[in-house]
Amino acid sequence: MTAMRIHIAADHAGFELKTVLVEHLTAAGHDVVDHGAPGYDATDDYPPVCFDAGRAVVAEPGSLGIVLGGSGNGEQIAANKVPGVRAALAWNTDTATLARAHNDANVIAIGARQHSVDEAISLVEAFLAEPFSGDARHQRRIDLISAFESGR
Ligand SMILES: O=C(CO)[C@H](O)[C@H](O)COP(=O)(O)O
Repeated sequence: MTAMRIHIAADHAGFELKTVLVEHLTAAGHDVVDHGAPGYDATDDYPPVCFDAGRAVVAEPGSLGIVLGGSGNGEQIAANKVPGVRAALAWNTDTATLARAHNDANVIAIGARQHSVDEAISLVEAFLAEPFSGDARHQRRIDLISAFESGR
């Protein structure tokens, strides 16, 4: 396992899972930065913490991000508003792996209310373990997305 820099964020719905993942990933030797929420607050909002984690990933090329919520949908949407973020909602190990292999996703979104803790850990591990394939057709598509993002 290659130790990685990982930026993680969650709202109240993902808070418990975030706590477990921070502990699990740190124990596995990863360098984990927790962007909040700092504590459980049933009324908190996911966008700011997802923006923070996404910005941190873009600022540190090679790092990866994890955003957690109830469904993961809003967290993915919010993270994807940060230029340079490619956030993928993973809902099984195939979608987690393909997010890296085909999309070079740098952020994984997971719905904590959709999975057991063990399933969520498997999604994260599959995501972290998979490299981008580098295949020309995938790179071409990623480049088209980047060009659109930069208004080119
Ligand atoms: O998954 C999410 C966004 O996509 C949120 O975690 C979810 O909407 C929070 O719901 P509630 O405020 O009812 O606990």
